[in-house]
Amino acid sequence: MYELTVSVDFEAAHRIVDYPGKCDRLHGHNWLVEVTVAGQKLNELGMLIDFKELKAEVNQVINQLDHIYLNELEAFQVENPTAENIARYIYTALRKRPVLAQRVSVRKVKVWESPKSAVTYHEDDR
Ligand SMILES: Nc1nc2c(c(=O)[nH]1)N=C([C@H](O)[C@H](O)COP(=O)(O)OP(=O)(O)OP(=O)(O)O)CN2
Ligand SMILES: [Zn+2]
Repeated sequence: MYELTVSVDFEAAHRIVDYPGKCDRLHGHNWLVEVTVAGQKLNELGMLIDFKELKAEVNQVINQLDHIYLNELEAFQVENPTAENIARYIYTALRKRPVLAQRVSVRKVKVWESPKSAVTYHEDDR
């Protein structure tokens, strides 16, 4: 089994509604997103999937978040755009992408809200 991880980043604003502190106020982060995919079969070049292709797929999802006020997105009308919910949003969106579904298994998404704070979302037992 091979596991590949790529990192992409985006900038976005949010507020944590009803948070008992400063995070209830509008503020922004430079979010770093790590996506891990897995698979067993390498192509004729010896690659599970080209990092370049994987990053392009991830960026298709991240572009929907970049320079956005996240609370305005439909996905975050009921739930707050916390790092937890953002990680699950990205994971779910990646799982729906045909190119990835055919070639690899999306294993986990890690969202760094700051250099010191991160959340990992996955659905497997590993
Ligand atoms: N589990 C989570 N906790 C918090 C989240 C979150 O998404 N998941 N988000 C926040 C806020 O977005 C806040 O912006 C970040 O809070 P915090 O790290 O406490 O604040 P700072 O970046 O200013 O870091 P300092 O260590 O206080 O300098 C809060 N919690
Ligand atoms: Zn925040």
